Amino acid sequence: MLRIEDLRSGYGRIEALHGITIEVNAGEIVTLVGGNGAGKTTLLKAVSGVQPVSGGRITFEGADITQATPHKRVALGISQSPEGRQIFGPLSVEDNLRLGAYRSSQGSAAVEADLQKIYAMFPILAERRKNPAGGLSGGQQQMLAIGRALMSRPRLLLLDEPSMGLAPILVDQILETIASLRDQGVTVFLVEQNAFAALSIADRGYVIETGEIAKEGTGKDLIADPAVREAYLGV
Ligand SMILES: Nc1ncnc2c1ncn2[C@@H]1O[C@H](COP(=O)(O)OP(=O)(O)OP(=O)(O)O)[C@@H](O)[C@H]1O
Repeated sequence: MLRIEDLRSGYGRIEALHGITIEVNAGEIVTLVGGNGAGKTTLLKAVSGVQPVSGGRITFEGADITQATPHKRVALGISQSPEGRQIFGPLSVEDNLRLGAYRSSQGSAAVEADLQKIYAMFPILAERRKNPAGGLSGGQQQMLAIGRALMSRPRLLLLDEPSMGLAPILVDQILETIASLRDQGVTVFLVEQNAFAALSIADRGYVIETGEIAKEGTGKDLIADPAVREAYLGV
């Protein structure tokens, strides 16, 4: 579904990704783990089109999207829930969700139906739908960020650190939600510092170290790998 080949990207003259090659197949959860500053966010942003690339290629369902605008990628079926959630605090919960469908070519009845699906998935968002999103707890804001991304009906969902800053019980809930999205047919490319939990729900995973892919394998294999365990799983 998504193929990233020899991708290079950076900031000014500093290269952050030194030739990344990754594949995400339809129906998979693929997890990318790595330390601080390894290049995870840069890679996800390159896939959603908000980070320029200096070399290599990104294809989505066979189409070359390396130079496509972010809104074109959304229209093709890619959506990102960004690091730090980036919700619009003064806007209501519902308006944040509606913004996810801002580029949608669906009619308003379809947007309403999608809203109801998100509310069924995250009932607390329905309860708070008229409230300013900035008043939600961290976990609720994360649900909102995922819900907003789902409002564009993505076939590929990019999630950057969805468990960041959440209590362990909420981390489990968010990861369960991600697994259920996969079961509903959404393909997921997941970036996480919370490596054990994220690899546990992954079909496959990659380890990124200073802008290069150091390892790849099934989620199970990576969890069992002694070097991965020592560096990322704290065991
Ligand atoms: N806006 C920026 N300007 C300059 N350098 C940047 C910028 N954003 C990231 N970098 C650098 O690019 C490299 C990769 O950063 P990136 O944020 O992609 O890593 P990451 O793996 O997502 O890290 P973290 O887990 O801390 O979010 C790092 O060396 C970082 O310092």
